[in-house]
Formats: sequence, C-alpha cells, structure tokens
Amino acid sequence: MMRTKLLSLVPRATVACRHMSSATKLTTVEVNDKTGIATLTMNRPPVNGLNLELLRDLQQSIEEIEGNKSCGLILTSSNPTIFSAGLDILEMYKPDKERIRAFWTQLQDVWLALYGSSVPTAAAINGHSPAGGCLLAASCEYRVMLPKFTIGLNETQLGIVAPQWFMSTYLSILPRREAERSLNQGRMFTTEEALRVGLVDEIASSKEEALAKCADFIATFAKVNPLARSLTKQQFRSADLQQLENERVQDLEKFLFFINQPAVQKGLGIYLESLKKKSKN
Ligand SMILES: CCCCCCC/C=C/C(=O)SCCNC(=O)CCNC(=O)[C@H](O)C(C)(C)COP(=O)(O)OP(=O)(O)OC[C@H]1O[C@@H](n2cnc3c(N)ncnc32)[C@H](O)[C@@H]1OP(=O)(O)O
Repeated sequence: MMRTKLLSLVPRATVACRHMSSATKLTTVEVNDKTGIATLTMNRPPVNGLNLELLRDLQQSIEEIEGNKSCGLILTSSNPTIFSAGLDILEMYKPDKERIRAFWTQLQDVWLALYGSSVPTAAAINGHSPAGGCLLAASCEYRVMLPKFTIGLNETQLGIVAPQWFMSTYLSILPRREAERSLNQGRMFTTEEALRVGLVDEIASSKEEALAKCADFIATFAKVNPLARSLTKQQFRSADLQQLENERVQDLEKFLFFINQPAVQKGLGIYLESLKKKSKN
C-alpha cells in the first residue's frame, strides 16, 4: 500500500485582521513515498480565492517541497469544481493600505517560487481556473484539466490589466498571437478549447486520472540528470524571473496606483456584486 506523509498540517495562530479565513493551514502537502512526488493542495473554501493567507501558505508549501528533495510538485485543489477563483477580490476592493502591499508582494513571491521552482511542476486542474488561478496553473510546466471547466486570464473583463509577468507566463505556453488576443479579450477557454490552443496539455476524466497524468509527466525526468534538468529550466525562465526581480518595487507601486483609481474600485465593486447576485440565484 502506498504510504503518504502529511506534512503541512501545522496549526497557525489566528491574526486579528480582515479575511483571515482559518486557524489552520490553507494548503496541504502530501508526499508519495514511492514516487517522491509532492501533491500541494489548495484548500480555502468556498473558491480558493487567493488572499494573503493562502498565498503565504502556498509559498511555505513550495519552499517545503523544494527543501524536502521531492521529485516533483503537483498543484491541485480540494474543491471538486474550482481549482482557484484567482485573486480574492476582497483583498483589492476598498483595500487596507498595509495589507494590500503585503498581498501583492506575496503574490510576486509565490509566482517567483512556482515559476522558478527547481523541481518539475504540474497542475491537476480539477475545476474552474480564472485569472490568478490560471496564472498558478500556467506557471507549472505541465497541465492536465478536467472537462466542462474554464481557464484563462480574464482580467480585462474585470477592467483590470494583467501585469507583465502574467503576460510572460502566458507567452511561455501560448503562441504570441494567441496570448495577445486572448489577454486583450479576457478570454476564458473551455477545457477542450484550452487543449486545442495548448494552454493545457491533456484532459483527464477524473481528479485521480489528472494526478496520475501529472505524475507520468514528472516521471519522464526520472532518468534525466536533475542538475542538468533544473539548470536548463532555469535558463528558459530566468529572463522572465529576472525581469520581475528587477522591477518588483515598480510593479507594486503600479499595482497600488492602478487599484486605487476610483474607476477601478467602482468596477471591482460592480463585479463583486454581480458574483454575489449570481450565487444567490
Ligand atoms: C497594474 C494593475 C494590475 C492588477 C492585476 C490584478 C490581477 C488580477 C487577477 C485576478 O485573479 S482577479 C480575480 C478574477 N477572478 C474571477 O473573475 C473569478 C470570479 N468567480 C467566478 O467566476 C466564479 O465564482 C467561479 C470561480 C467560476 C465559481 O463559481 P461558483 O458558481 O461555483 O461559485 P460562486 O457562487 O460564483 O462563488 C461563491 C462565492 O465566492 C465568491 N467569489 C468568487 N470568486 C471570487 C473572487 N475571485 N474573489 C472574491 N470572492 C469570490 C462569490 O462572490 C460567492 O460569494 P458569496 O455570494 O457566497 O458570499
């Protein structure tokens, strides 16, 4: 029988501030002793909205996986229909001054850690994956998605602009013309469309199958020298990573300036209302 280690269940103290959703961790890491592959599961009901705490836990889990000599990382969700709803809009709507800085900085850190991870990475996309959810999946090297869900960078639909590093992530997967058009449109792809354009690599009929396909992808590196593999990956990704490293502060200031524009705040408020109305119907 397969033995697994549950690593990331250490309780965390509750901090008295907005959006603190749980006293326990919002991610779990399970390492398969046989394959050495770590499965990182997001678990922030109801929709895995990426708030400051979930981003912190993601970062910690990625670091843990890097540190425990896992052979690979599979990112997935405990929610049966949602991989991640993207950034928690409540973090950006009428934001707290200090918290929003920490939030965006933490998002930058998670992207740097995941996109730049030294281990092979794959996403088992077992539900909808808009915007920041798509960013996480696209930061991995391989994607397997379940049918009847949607994925894409839909920022323009919300009246916001995906920053350069979101674009770079798309461009690392999609042909330039497709990346530009779909980002401009804020297009959400169905699973089948995502496969057709290359945004996902395979379709699986269940989460178990998606995880198995991700593990198969990671196993393709079993006989490749790990240092040669990770340095090669780094060479492919270093320009994108370096660009954000060099421009982190400007990126943060640009985000803060943009998000605090009255028109942007108004748009986010309307969007939030529409989401809430939809969930009441
Ligand atoms: C230079 C400036 C740069 C700015 C760049 C910013 C980049 C931004 C990136 C982002 O990620 S923005 C977030 C984009 N996300 C979305 O547009 C997704 C919105 N959500 C949905 O489409 C759907 O909720 C879903 C994910 C498809 C799930 O649908 P489902 O029918 O299962 O659930 P709902 O009833 O819609 O939602 C339940 C509950 O959750 C709330 N919610 C959903 N998504 C978010 C979110 N992203 N943030 C905060 N809250 C969210 C929704 O309002 C419901 O709440 P309640 O009504 O139950 O209170």
